[in-house]
Parts: sequence; C-alpha cells; structure tokens
Amino acid sequence: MGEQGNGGAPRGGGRAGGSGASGGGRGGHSRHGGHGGRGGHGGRSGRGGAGGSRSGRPSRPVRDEARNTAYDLLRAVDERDAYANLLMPALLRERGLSGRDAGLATELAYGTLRGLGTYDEVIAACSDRAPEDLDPPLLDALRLGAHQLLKTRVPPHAAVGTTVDLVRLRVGAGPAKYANAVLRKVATRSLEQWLPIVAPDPADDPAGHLAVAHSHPRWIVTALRDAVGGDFDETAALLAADNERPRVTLVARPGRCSVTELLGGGALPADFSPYAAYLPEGDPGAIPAVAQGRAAVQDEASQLVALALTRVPVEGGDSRWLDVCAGPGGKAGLLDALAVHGDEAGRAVPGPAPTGSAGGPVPFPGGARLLAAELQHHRARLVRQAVRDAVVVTADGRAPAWRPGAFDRVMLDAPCTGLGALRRRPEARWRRDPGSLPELGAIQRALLGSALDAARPGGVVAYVTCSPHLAETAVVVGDVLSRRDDAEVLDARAYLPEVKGLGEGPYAQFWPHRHGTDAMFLALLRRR
Ligand SMILES: C[S@@+](CC[C@H](N)C(=O)[O-])C[C@H]1O[C@@H](n2cnc3c(N)ncnc32)[C@H](O)[C@@H]1O
Repeated sequence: MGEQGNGGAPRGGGRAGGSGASGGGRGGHSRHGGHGGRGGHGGRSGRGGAGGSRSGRPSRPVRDEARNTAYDLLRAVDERDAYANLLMPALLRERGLSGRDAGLATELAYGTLRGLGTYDEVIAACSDRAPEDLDPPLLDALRLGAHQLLKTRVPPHAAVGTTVDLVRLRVGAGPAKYANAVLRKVATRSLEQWLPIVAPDPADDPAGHLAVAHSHPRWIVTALRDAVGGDFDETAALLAADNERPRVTLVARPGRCSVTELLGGGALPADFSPYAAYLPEGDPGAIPAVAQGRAAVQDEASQLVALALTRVPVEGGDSRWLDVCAGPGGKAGLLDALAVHGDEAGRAVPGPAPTGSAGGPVPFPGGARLLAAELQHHRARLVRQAVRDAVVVTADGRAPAWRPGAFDRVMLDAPCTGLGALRRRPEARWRRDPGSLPELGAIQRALLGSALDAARPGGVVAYVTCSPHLAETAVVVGDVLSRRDDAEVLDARAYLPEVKGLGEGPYAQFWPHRHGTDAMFLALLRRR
C-alpha cells in the first residue's frame, strides 16, 4: 500500500490529554460503510463526528470484522506471544473472512506489527502519556489506527472512526474518547512530516534515526549496519526491505516436479534458482504439486545454499549426505531430491562440462542418500513429510549417533536469531533479544564442530544461518577454524555464479534488498 497524502485529514481534535477531546466535529464518520466502501479500504461516509452523531448523541459503534480480527491478532501477540503468521490463518478461518476482507485484516495486523516502533513515537508525540503507560489494549488499537493513517490509503476519517468504534466496543467509552483525540492529532501530518519531529536527527544519531524511521530495535539496526559494512544508505535499504511483504517462492523438487509445471500453473520465472518460481497470488497449498509434496514453498536463498553444497566437486565416493539441523525440512526436501535424482537443471545447461578443477560448480549426477537429523521430535515429523527417500532421525547434532568421517556432504543450517527473515515474521524483531547471542553462539560452534567431524577427508560442509549477524556468521566460522587445522574455507560465491552481490567472499551473503531473498549466510568448508 502506498503512503497517503494528508488531504481530508480530520483537523483539530484538541490536545490529546487525559480528559480526551470532545468527539464531535466535522470530518468524522457515520455508521455507514465498512472497509469495502469507496476510496479503497475502510471508506466510511457521512458527516457524523468520530464517536458522535449529528444529534450530538454518540452513534452506535460499528463492528468491523477485518479490523477486529487484526486487533485480536495484535492482542494475542502481546498477551500470549502468539506467532502472527501461524495464528492469522486460523483467525481468518474461524471468522469466515476471505478475499478482500482477509487481505485487509492481514495487511493491517502485519503492517501494524512491523511499524509499531515508528507508530509508538508518533503516538507519544500526540498523547500526554508515554506508550508504555497506556493500557495495552488501548495502545494496540492506537497502533492499528496510526498504521492506517500513516501507511495506508484508508481515508483518514475512516481510519479514525473505525478505530474509535473498535476501542468503544472492545476497551470502553472513556478510552474511545482518548483514542479519538490522539488519532486526530496523528492525522494532522503524514509519515514524512512526522519523522523529522519524532526521529533523532540522522546527523547526530544515525542508528537512532534508522531505528525510528524503519521501525527496528536499535540493536538490530547496529547489527545489520555492521553486517552490510557500515553504509548508512544500504542499511536503510535493508531495513526498508524488511518492512515489505516477501514474495512467495516455490521450489520444484528435482525428479518430482519441474519449474515448467509450476509456470504452467500460473507461477512466474525466478531470478536465480533453477528450481524456483514465484507465486504472484493465491494459496500455494492449492497447487497440486505443492499439495503432493513434489513442490513446496521455499525462499530462493534457502534453495541456493543447498544447491551450492551439492555443486562442490568431491573426489572419491559421493553417496552419503547429512543434514544436521533439518527441521522443518525446507533444505532437506530439496537435498533429498537432489541426492537421489541429481542436479537436473545443472546437467541440462548447454556448454562444456565443468570440470570443477578451477573450483567451479559441478552438477551432481544423483545416486546419493540423505540422513536428516533434527533435535525436536515434532520438527522431525515435519521433515518426514518433506522428504521421500531420506532417513529422518531425532538426534542432537552435538552428540551424534553417526560415525565420525562418515559423510561426503554435510548441511548445517544452524539455529540462529533469524535476523535474516524479519520480513516473514512481523513481530519477530520485537521478540529477538541480543542476550540470546552468547547461548546461540555456543550451540552454533558446537554444531559446526560436529558437522566437520561428520565429514570425511575431502568432504564438504555448508554452514548456513538465516541471520547476517556477524556474531553468528563469520565470527563462528573463524572461531571454530582457529581451533582446528583439518578444514579449509572455499569461496562459496564460486558455486553460485548466477548470483551477484554476495559480498567480498569467501562467504556468500544473500540480502533482501539486493536479491529479494532472506538474508541467508553460507560458508563452504572442505575437510582435509
Ligand atoms: C534454522 S532451523 C533449520 C531449518 C531447516 N534446515 C530448513 O531448511 O527447513 C534449525 C533447526 O535446528 C534444530 N536444532 C537445534 N539444535 C539442534 C541440535 N543440537 N541438533 C539438531 N538439531 C538442532 C532446531 O530445532 C531447528 O529445527
């Protein structure tokens, strides 16, 4: 959704204070018209003031199902740490919302969760109470209203009116007056006009400015800035990309489905992965190949890091592969198909067969078998649904049940903060905690040690994280290799020649703002 202009915004509304402002006045709303009204989502018409009617009596609040659903999601995230993208589909089903209504509820909830760092600053500037001093149900409603006012095309009178109605129905009449006063103030400026007022001056505090302008916790801003090499503009582009809804990418598992089949079903050609296609709209689960497990939803970087591992030439036998941390099974699903059927797309590329002697990619011919391990039983069950031929075990990769030196290729997709996938989980940025880094770092180091032990001399290990945080990527690899001399680092970029902008090497770093993928990190190591 685009930014709105400020035309037609309700003006005045008085100072937002504990007593609230009177709800009357022009530019409010009537009880007519839901979000399907004119002017796009949320068009409400009529001349009754927000919270009041022409007779001066408060009009009866209207229950807007899409906004109530968005609000319920916000409350569930706040009250019981719900995962937005797991709960939302269930809420929509339960309420019978589909099509446009479901789209609106989802956009409002996810957009509010992503943007609340910015909205809270604006709300603070429009209220005599700090956001943390407001009753959480009221604060969530104000955030929902601020999102509509500052980031959507919902007409301002509808954004204010529907939110005030929601507060009246769900929180109370007093808070509704307060919400009316605060939101009317919010509506007096566009987001571009608010930012210089509520965000620190970029010249004095660049990280603080980015944190407010792009709604990320400051510690994540500084971590991402360090990961992109310190450039302010690139950090801003990355943060902005985190606020975009990610496209849906499908994988056609080789030997089981083809990209051609997915394109025939309405998907679009992908930029990088020879097994990927983009789904412009619709439910991926309704695609027969996905329903049958021959294809799946998988980020393109996730596909490419798995593919890169299979492209590194290894001498001698190449039939035993291991995925140490396989749940829920995205990479295992692709590795399982590549192991059995080989890199069909790579073999189909015309031209001289690459020898691999110069370190270039070699398409795997097939004939291997994957062992997929996962610590958590329920996640191991998901891996079983994603694979056909692999053996799946519930096991702790740090205390492996397999012989050392048994595998030709090892994938370690380590548990991490997930800072590279913030686009996918709207609330994740507010839940992550830098305090988890030391504990995760210890697990990552232990698992990488085990993964190297599991590889035979000449075998290859991929160390992957869905985080670009240096403490989880280059620092982990550097630390582990500083304590052993039986592994060398390969230039991972050489095995992904179709992708540019992966960094200065020897590691490969994907970025949402450069590649449209998650910010996935790949190190390729060869066991000596
Ligand atoms: C980043 S996820 C892996 C994602 C997966 N490779 C995919 O593509 O779908 C990390 C996984 O490692 C598992 N895990 C964490 N500690 C582990 C351990 N010590 N041994 C094995 N698995 C572990 C977690 O339960 C989680 O499922």
